[in-house]
Amino acid sequence: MSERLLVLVRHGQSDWNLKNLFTGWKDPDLTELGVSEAKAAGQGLKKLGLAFDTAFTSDLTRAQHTLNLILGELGQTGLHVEKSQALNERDYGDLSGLNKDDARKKWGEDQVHLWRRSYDVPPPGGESLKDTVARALPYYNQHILPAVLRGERVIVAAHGNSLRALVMVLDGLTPETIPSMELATGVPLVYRLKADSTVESKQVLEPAKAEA
Ligand SMILES: O=C(O)[C@H](O)COP(=O)(O)O
Repeated sequence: MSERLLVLVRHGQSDWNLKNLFTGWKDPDLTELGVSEAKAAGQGLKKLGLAFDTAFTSDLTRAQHTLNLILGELGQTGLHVEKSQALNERDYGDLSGLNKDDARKKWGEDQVHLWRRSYDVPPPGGESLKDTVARALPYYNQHILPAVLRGERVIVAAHGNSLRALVMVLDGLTPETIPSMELATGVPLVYRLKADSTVESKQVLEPAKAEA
């Protein structure tokens, strides 16, 4: 029986995460901590005895770098990787590059929280989570899910909000319950799906210290 394995992992800490800047489609790389988070994710997956047949990531460096580091830990650097803009972070529009605390001072906690975590309030000039679902979910349905259902073991390295879009659907969250759903950097979510594409099991892989 196929195990229908789907691992979702948010990239490790990026330079702009460290600086507390809205990032969206901007393209900073990982920090040193981000690199060690990604390696620890790979080591955690290896400890579980997992390996992959297919990998997906976004068009952005921090997600691609995270995936490469994970595959390196697994001894799978030659794996074919599908890259798509559909898995990019939510576009933060005019907020991109602004400091999140400065934004709270300027527009207030509540407004900034709505932009960051509501389902359908887009930041100025950017995408709401609903908009992100509208481009990430078709990609999931057309490319990622068919691979999982064919029996390929699949890993997806992407972003806080593009993965929240997928987790919303997998976990059956609603516009009311999605705002409290947070994804930590470099923490893999290990799903096993049923043949009807619903979730059989979900394991959040606790962070472990990377070995040198
Ligand atoms: O794009 C960003 O700034 C982050 O990757 C996600 O930001 P958020 O947690 O503020 O949505």
